[in-house]
Parts: sequence; structure tokens; C-alpha cells
Amino acid sequence: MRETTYLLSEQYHRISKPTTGDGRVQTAPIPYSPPPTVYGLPQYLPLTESHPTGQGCTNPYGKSKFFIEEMLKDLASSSQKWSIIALRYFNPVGSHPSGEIGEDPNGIPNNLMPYISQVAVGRRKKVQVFGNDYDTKDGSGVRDYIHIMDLAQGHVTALDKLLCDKPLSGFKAYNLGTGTGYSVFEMIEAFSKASKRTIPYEVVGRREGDIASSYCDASLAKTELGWEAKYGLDRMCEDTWRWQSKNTLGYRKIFY
Ligand SMILES: CC(=O)N[C@H]1[C@@H](OP(=O)(O)OP(=O)(O)OC[C@H]2O[C@@H](n3ccc(=O)[nH]c3=O)[C@H](O)[C@@H]2O)O[C@H](CO)[C@H](O)[C@@H]1O
Repeated sequence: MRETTYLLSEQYHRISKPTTGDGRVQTAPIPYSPPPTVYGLPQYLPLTESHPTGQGCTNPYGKSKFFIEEMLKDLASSSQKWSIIALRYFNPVGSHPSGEIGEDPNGIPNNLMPYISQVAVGRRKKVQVFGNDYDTKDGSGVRDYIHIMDLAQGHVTALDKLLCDKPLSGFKAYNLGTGTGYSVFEMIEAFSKASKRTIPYEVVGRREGDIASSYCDASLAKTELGWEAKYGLDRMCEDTWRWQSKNTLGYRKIFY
């Protein structure tokens, strides 16, 4: 909760700072907002940008993302000088193809992909699969994973749109995802293939606040920004494994 409160005040600060500009077009792309947070419990799938937001946001983190989008919408309608793109990105995974830049979470990873990769490299014993009784293809949770390189390109594309001669005016939200949902078991299998290692797992109870499925319709970003995800699941796993196998202990050189 303290972290969320801090995050919120930081974000208010970041967003309000550009209002002190000199009257030229201001830009404020917001590179966050995973769908379980702004979209809440999906009313339909795939999630489109017109899906209601803020309803059923179950945690303060999700609410803070929703509030920030609302602030940005208000800001956008307050003056035509505003040109704002919200990138609602799904589950970012993968690493830079060089294997030099990757995800190194502090402590025990909360998210699936870094957990799987730490099991594959021998830092953790087994993956805990949070529930196999969801209404999904194999009972485990389904998500739309996106390679960080695609995500980075999505940001560049959005910035190009904001900084071009005729930037859009007002507020616009775009989903960034592949549009394909993969289950936890499919993720484990794909990572096992990429790392050529067996990945032990056990099924445990559902994680509080989790939803069964979340994946998006990313066609608006394709039509209006000219962006679409290039990398599939195999490449996400291969690049993650390249970084993890080169950096067994992550950037820190001690176990914790
Ligand atoms: C409750 C929670 O933290 N939600 C965060 C998590 O949502 P997500 O639940 O979308 O991502 P995640 O990577 O934590 O989990 C993906 C899927 O794997 C499952 N799973 C995850 C970890 C694990 O050790 N075992 C397992 O089975 C989980 O139940 C879900 O079905 O990530 C998002 C970013 O990508 C946002 O930060 C969300 O706020």
C-alpha cells in the first residue's frame, strides 16, 4: 500500500510537471496500464480499448492506473494543446536479444516469466502454478505476453505519432499485445523448449485477485499507429533464457 501511495504521488508529479510548459504542444505518453488493472474483470475478450475501465479494479495499484488515465483524459479535454497517448500494455516479458539487458526482480519474482526462468537456471526449485481450475483451455491462467522489444517499438511509434507535424490532439488509448493468450502450462512448456531444461512445477491454490484470462485486440494500434507485435512466444522465451543463462544470479552477484 505504501508503495502504491508513493507511486501515485510520483505519477501525479510527473503528469502535472509538463503543464508548466510554454504553450506549445505538450506530450505525455504513459507507458503503463496492464489490463487486469485498468480494465478490471473482463466483460468480454479480447479486450478492446472501448472496454469499460475502472470497474472491478481489485487493488490500489490498479486503481492508481485508472485514476491516472482519468486525469489524463481531463487534461486532454482542458486544452487542445494536449496530445496524449496511453499505452495499455499487456504482460511484458523477454530480454534484449544481446542477452545483456534482462529482467532481474528483487527477491522472489511475483510474475510468471521471471519465476520460470529462475527455476530453469536453478535458482528456484519449482514453479507454483496458481490454480488449474479456471475456465480456460487447460485450467491455468491465460495472459497476453508481449516481447519487450515489441513494447519498446510501440513506445517509439507512439512518440513519433505525438511528435510528428500533425500530432493527434486529445487523449487516445492503445492496447499493446500480441492478441494471443497463453496458459501457465503453455508458458512452462515453451520455456522448457527454449532452455532445453525440465522445469518442475506444482499446482497450488489460486492467487488472490487473479483473473482467469486476459488478452487483447491490438488491431487499433496496427490501424492507427502502424504498430504490431513481431515476436512470438518462442522468441520471448529464447531471449529471456539468453539473458538468464548469461546472468545466473542476475545483476547482483549474490543469492538472496
Ligand atoms: C496480482 C498481480 O501481481 N498482478 C500483476 C501481474 O498480473 P498477471 O497476473 O497478469 O501476471 P503474472 O505474470 O503475475 O501471472 C501470469 C499468470 O501466471 C500465473 N502465475 C504467476 C506467477 C507464478 O509464480 N505462478 C503462476 O501460476 C498467474 O496466476 C497468472 O495466471 O502482472 C502484471 C504485469 O505483467 C501487473 O503487474 C499485475 O498487477
